[in-house]
Amino acid sequence: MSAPSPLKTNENLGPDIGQTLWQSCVDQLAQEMPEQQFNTWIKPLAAQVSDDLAKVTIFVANRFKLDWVRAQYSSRISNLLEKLYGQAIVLELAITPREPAVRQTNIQRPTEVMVADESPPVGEDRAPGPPKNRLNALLTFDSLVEGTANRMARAAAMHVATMPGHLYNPLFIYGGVGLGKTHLMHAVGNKLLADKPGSKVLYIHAEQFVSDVVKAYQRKTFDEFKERYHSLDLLLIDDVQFFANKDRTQEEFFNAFEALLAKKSHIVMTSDTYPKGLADIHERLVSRFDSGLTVAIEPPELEMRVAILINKARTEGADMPEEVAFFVAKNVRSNVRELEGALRKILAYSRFNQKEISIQLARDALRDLLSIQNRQISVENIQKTVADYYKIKVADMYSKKRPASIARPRQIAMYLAKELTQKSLPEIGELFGGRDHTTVLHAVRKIGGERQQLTELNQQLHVLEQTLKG
Ligand SMILES: Nc1ncnc2c1ncn2[C@@H]1O[C@H](COP(=O)(O)OP(=O)(O)OP(=O)(O)O)[C@@H](O)[C@H]1O
Repeated sequence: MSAPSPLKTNENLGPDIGQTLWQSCVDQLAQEMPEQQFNTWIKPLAAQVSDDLAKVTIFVANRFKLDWVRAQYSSRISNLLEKLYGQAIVLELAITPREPAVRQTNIQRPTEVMVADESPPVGEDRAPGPPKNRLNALLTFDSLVEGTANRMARAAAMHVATMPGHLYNPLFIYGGVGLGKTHLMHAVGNKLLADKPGSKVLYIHAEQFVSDVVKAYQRKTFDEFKERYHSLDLLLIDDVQFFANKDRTQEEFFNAFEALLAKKSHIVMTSDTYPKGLADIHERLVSRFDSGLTVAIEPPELEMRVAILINKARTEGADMPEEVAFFVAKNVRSNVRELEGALRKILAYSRFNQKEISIQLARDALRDLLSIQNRQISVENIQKTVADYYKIKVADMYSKKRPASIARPRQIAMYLAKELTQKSLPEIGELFGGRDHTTVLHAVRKIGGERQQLTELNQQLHVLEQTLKG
């Protein structure tokens, strides 16, 4: 058996080739996955690679995480590693040993050692002191730029932070990735704590809530679980779409929800879609989600993007001229996270080359990004490509005609618009002749479902996607 190279975390990359390739795999996943998912599940992983690169063992903190990583990510990781290593590999998952493996050599590690998970559930610290509220102190109302895209959501959130337990309970905030939903939630928590320091506040990602339910179930500690959640003044729960298909979690969340509302505690939730658009969540929960105030955060408009860039640059101690901010904002349109990424590149480029920030410098720093941006897919392009492919008129995309020969390509185009652009369901409906967002949602679900079953449809969609991506 070949000797394993030492165990390292992702943040501590060693010089050996196995670890370098593992790091490439992690970097690739960082590009492909939503940041929060990546940070929760992939970033903490450590890997051990045999010298012949034939076997990779990934270490995961506990049993629950191991099951989750195996179910959700192992085949993706193993495919990626095979591509990178250029050969078949055996991927194993194991629970991180208690003794730091870095100090061991030639460890003969039994895979998936059954070690009871001893990580404390949320809010339950090992060290004495106040329980963690998991708030990021930097995400405040002050650091959140206001614009048309988030005005309603911000006003509602401010109201909740000022007078929790009154209006807008629950507050349900939805929108696409990287638009500031999480930021707004933290802002509510931070403001409440600043105004009333004794308040019991908890920010939690929905996946962590799922994990807490599983722990309570395994350890038979539901009383503690209830005590912890039901006693909060403010519960901030992020990405509730992750509750899909998790019946026990949904039941526990329903109980927590009822208990908190009964004692006038406030609940703020975020999701990637509005309550009725959530898939595989019990109806009674969906109707409760919608029973307070539901607000959308839209992609930021140009002026807001400019203001965000200038503000963020200032926070980093740099001065970004307005004309440069306009140039970047015009070219990076999808979400604030991408805007932040672009800014980081520009600042690094400027420091590295010791040059002032100018349009030319921004153009150079963002060369790759701008060339991708130029190939961005628009709904109009999708409509035209799909109409050509199925030999119907582009005008039929907006018409009210219902024969299947027209309605089906139209549904396919709606599906692709949702998959390949950042547009919301209502925006897509509008671009398809002012149709209701429920019509778009129906098309998205129908085509998405049929794609899994019908090889021919899947093939056609594949061709269309390739054509559109260029
Ligand atoms: N209006 C804004 N002003 C300043 N910064 C913003 C604004 N909107 C978003 N951001 C910043 O953009 C980044 C992404 O925002 P955030 O994580 O809140 O997005 P999100 O909507 O929760 O996305 P996801 O669904 O992917 O988690 C964060 O660093 C956040 O601080």
